[in-house]
Amino acid sequence: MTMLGETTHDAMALARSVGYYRNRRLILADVNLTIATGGRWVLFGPNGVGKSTLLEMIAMRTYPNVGGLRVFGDRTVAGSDPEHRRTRIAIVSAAFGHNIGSGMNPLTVVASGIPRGMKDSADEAYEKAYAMMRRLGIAYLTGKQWRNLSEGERTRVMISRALVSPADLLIFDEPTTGLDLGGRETVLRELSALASRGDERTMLLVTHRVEGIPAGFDHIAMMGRMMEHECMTYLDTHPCIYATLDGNTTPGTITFTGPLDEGLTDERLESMFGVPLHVEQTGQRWRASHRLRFA
Ligand SMILES: Nc1ncnc2c1ncn2[C@@H]1O[C@H](COP(=O)(O)OP(=O)(O)OP(=O)(O)O)[C@@H](O)[C@H]1O
Repeated sequence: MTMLGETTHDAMALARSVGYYRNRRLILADVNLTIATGGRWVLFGPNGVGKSTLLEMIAMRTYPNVGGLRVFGDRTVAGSDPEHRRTRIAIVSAAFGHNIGSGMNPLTVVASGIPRGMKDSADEAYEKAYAMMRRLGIAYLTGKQWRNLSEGERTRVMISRALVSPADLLIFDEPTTGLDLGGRETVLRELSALASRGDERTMLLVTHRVEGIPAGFDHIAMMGRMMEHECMTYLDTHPCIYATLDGNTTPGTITFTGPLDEGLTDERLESMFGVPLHVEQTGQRWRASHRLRFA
């Protein structure tokens, strides 16, 4: 099967010239991205550039206004994506956590990651859920109420839920935000172990900090702001969008895709964040700091 000249049979997600506006604001423009099935990808970029919006599209919670997006080989279509396609995607995000009932037992939250049709018995689902919680060091949360959990505990419950699920695509949206040092390292170690073992599931992690990239994630899609003249050219070819807007000619777009170590350079980070930065890899982890300039 081909779409706009690309083979799609091995692409988990394929975006071509995707544009998206909301409330008369252009948020994304000319987004092109191919994520191969089984890949370990980082979606990286500064605050507000549109990372979560793009994730929501890949997860079929929102849809492009222009361009095309295929997920699992099929074009996403507003209002008609069957639920079974969405259940092939597990999301770990603060927004997802807000949908969880405040009185829920974390063990039930984790067990709910196993779809009804796949449960041999409720007991078995709870056993699997408990085993995963033990692995992530949160078995002690069993029997508590969701409302009483800290941010870090909630994140680890959601990761456990994603890991017990049979989803083909695991999406981690800023999974270490709000975690203390111990919590962050536990989550990164778990994600790294997951990424490094021969799991065929596709993993996509969103972050705006290089320190939040777990070992084992080896490809990066970098997002930045489109230059005004590029945006005008894009709008010229999409007059239908132009008519709906009242400003913002610097929407987010994909600026680089490829291997992590090719993407993370001082120059790219500097142009992305607007300050002189030095990025380095120590062992399998990344670190960035301000590059001091002396006269
Ligand atoms: N309902 C809305 N109406 C208009 N603009 C919106 C709306 N929701 C989000 N936006 C804007 O869309 C842009 C992209 O937001 P998004 O949350 O996708 O960015 P992000 O890269 O994930 O940011 P962060 O790293 O801070 O989480 C932001 O400028 C945001 O203000």
